[in-house]
Amino acid sequence: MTAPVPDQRSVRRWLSGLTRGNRHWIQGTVVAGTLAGVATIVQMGFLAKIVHLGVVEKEPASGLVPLFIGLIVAVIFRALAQGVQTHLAARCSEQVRHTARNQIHQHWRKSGPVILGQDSAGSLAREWIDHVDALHGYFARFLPQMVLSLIVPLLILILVFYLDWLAGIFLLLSAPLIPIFMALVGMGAEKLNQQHFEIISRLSGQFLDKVRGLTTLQLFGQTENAATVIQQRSDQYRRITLKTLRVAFLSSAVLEFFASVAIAVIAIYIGFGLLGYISYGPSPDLTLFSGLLILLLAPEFFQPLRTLSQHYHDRAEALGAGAEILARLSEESPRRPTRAACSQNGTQRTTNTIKLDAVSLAFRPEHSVLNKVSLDIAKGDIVALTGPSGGGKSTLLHLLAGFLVPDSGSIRIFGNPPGAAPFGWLGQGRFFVQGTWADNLRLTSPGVSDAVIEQALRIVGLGPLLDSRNEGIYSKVSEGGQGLSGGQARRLSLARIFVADYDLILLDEPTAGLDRESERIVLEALRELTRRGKTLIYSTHHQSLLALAKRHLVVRDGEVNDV
Ligand SMILES: Nc1ncnc2c1ncn2[C@@H]1O[C@H](COP(=O)(O)OP(=O)(O)OP(=O)(O)O)[C@@H](O)[C@H]1O
Repeated sequence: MTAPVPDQRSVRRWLSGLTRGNRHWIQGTVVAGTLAGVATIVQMGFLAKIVHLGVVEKEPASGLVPLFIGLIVAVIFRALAQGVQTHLAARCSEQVRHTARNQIHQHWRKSGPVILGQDSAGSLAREWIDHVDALHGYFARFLPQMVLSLIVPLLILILVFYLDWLAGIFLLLSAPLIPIFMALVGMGAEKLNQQHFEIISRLSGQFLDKVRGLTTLQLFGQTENAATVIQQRSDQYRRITLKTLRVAFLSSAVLEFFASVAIAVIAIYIGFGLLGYISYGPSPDLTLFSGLLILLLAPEFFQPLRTLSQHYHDRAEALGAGAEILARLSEESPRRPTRAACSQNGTQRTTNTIKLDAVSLAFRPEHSVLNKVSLDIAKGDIVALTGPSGGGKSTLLHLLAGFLVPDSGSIRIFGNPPGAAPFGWLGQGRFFVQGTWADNLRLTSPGVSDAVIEQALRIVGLGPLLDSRNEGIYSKVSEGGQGLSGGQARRLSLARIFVADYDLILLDEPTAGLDRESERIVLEALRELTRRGKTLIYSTHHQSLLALAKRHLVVRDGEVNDV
């Protein structure tokens, strides 16, 4: 991750933004939670009344029936309200995570594959899945609970004051201590959680990279070293996890201690009050009903605060994950035009030229890869980019694709900004998803028929292989292209271009690393594209591909010149 980790205030602002967008879900959760709280109070009221009437007033069982019915109704109502509360909280969290994933998705789209390629796949996957999921507890539990831990205790406090103001004062005095201690402990938890997310991101990235490079590591005898590094990182992760847990347990212990002391004090007061040992204030008026109700309500008074403390780590977790997500979202990314934006603005125009006007790009200030390059490429042209390794061929292709934006100058692809209209792309790396050949071709052209897929596979010379496989176009291919030779994998990627049928096709070293036979087949496939009138721009060092091109451009020392 290249952007610095944002400060806590920015993270809180970002979380508030997400809250604002889903306020109605949170409000619904709070209303349901308040109703559950009221049902609890009513339930305790019925219980105290039943005991009072049964024990003190010696009321016959038949006289208690309406109270028992009331008690059962209150219990059922409470359960229903809690069910609704859980449901609304889950919906809220779902919406928030959907919004956060949308923001990340938009950012990834804007960044493009070149910039995104600087981060490991493991880190990106964690960002998308775990960091966003870490927001769940904050929105589903902590936020509603924060409001509920004010409302419900307040309702109980009012009732206790009405029943016995002295007991009310005991509760009132003990309540504020809890949030104060929790806040103190929570401050430490936030920092720890942030470190926790940083470490797990790094660990995931390194682990995935090491697994991917296992063969290379083995060949160079470096597996031991790699294992040691992973072990060290895992140990670091273990230590930070235990530290986080320690803080979480500490906050719970603090809360439990104060709650228990406060309840014990009230119990002693009520016990002595009922026995007639206290003659001060409202104590002589205590009845079994009021005393028992206060005793039953005392734990319920602390319960919302206890629940809040249990969820306090949700907040710390969300702040930690939020900081990582926000760091990603604040990364500068090239302002690449989206297709939708271009067509909505009505700016989609058509010309017959690809035009570069004084285009410059430097990855490092002291070294321009392209320096004020101006160039016209006509529609239907076949252009080979040559030049020394590191000359800037791939960079030029990335600019034409819109994966990178120039530092200065402008690029127009048939009248539109790069990336505004779809194009065919074959990069140096291959990209497959776990599935069938057809899945991989439908990835870039959803909805194409089996016949079109089969035809494309035959054009790229995969016909004999297709015939030899029982499953045909539904033969399996793994993420790494296992089950196919290097040449076959490259041709399978090339088949996407035939299925998609776009006017502009950009290829980065399409025959690199291929044997003669595969090279011949790819060349033949490209020739077929030229016959169809496509505009082909490709980088190559291979003579046969150079021979296919109508135009040769040498990319060297920041310049692009015709040969
Ligand atoms: N993402 C990047 N960040 C920093 N520097 C980069 C990046 N991509 C390319 N470069 C640098 O830009 C220069 C041009 O690289 P580019 O990949 O375009 O060369 P090329 O002509 O395609 O080379 P080759 O023929 O070896 O593929 C190189 O010096 C390279 O190190």
